[in-house]
Amino acid sequence: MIEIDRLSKSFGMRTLWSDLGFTVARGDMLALTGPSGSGKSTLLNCLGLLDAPSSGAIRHEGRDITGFGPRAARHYRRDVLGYLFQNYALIENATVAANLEVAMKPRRARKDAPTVAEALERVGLAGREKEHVHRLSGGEQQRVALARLIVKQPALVLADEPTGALDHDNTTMVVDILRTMSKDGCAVVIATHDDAVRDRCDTVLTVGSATQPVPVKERQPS
Ligand SMILES: Nc1ncnc2c1ncn2[C@@H]1O[C@H](COP(=O)(O)OP(=O)(O)OP(=O)(O)O)[C@@H](O)[C@H]1O
Repeated sequence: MIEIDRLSKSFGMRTLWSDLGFTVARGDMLALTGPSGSGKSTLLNCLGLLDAPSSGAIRHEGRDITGFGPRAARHYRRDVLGYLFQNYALIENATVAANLEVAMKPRRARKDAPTVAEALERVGLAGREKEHVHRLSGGEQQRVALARLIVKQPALVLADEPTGALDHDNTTMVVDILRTMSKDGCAVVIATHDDAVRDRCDTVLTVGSATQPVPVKERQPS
C-alpha cells in the first residue's frame, strides 16, 4: 500500500498541487486526470522517487520513502515498482525475450513468478520471444512492456499515458491486463487523458484541483 500524506509540489513560485492525501492499496486502480501541465507526470515521478515533493510524505507499507537516499531509492524502484509509458520504453534493438529477462528477479527470488513464455501468452504474444522489438507494431510493443511487468510482479505500477498512442482494441487490452494485475495484488496508478481508461479505474484524482480521489462512479460529470 502507498500512502500520500499532505503532499505538495511547486516549481519556483508555481504550485502544481498541494495537500494531497490518499492511499492506494493493493487491488486498487487510481486514475490521475487533469489538463496538460497540471502535474500528473510530476506526481508519478514523485511516487517513483524520480522527483522529490516540496513537502509532505510518501509511505510504502508504512515506511516513509520520501527521505530515501540514492541507493535505497534504486532498490525501491527495482524491487517494488513497475513502469508503463506511452512510448513503451523498451530496448528496441533487443529481442522480446531479452526485454523481459532484464526485469526478472534473480532465480532464487522468483518462486512462482510467471516465466517469459507464460507472460507472453497472457498478453497474446505467445511464441514471439525471438522477434526484435523494433519490428513490432506499437500495440505489440506495449504488450511486451506489459509482459515485462507481469514477469517483474511489482507491488506498485506507475503508468504514464500508457494508452496514448494506441487504438481502441489495444487500449482495452492494456487496461484489462492492468486490471488483472491489480486483482492479483498490485496497486496501479495511471495518468490518463482517456475517459474510457479513467472509467475503468476505481477512483479518480483530478490533479491540480482536488486533494483526494473520488470513486469513479461518484464523479461529477465534466
Ligand atoms: N524540473 C522542472 N522544472 C520546472 N518546471 C517543471 C519541471 N518539471 C515539470 N515542470 C512543469 O510542471 C508542469 C507539470 O508538468 P507535468 O509533465 O507533470 O504535467 P502533466 O499533467 O503530466 O502534463 P501532460 O498531460 O501534458 O503530460 C509543466 O508546466 C512543466 O513544464
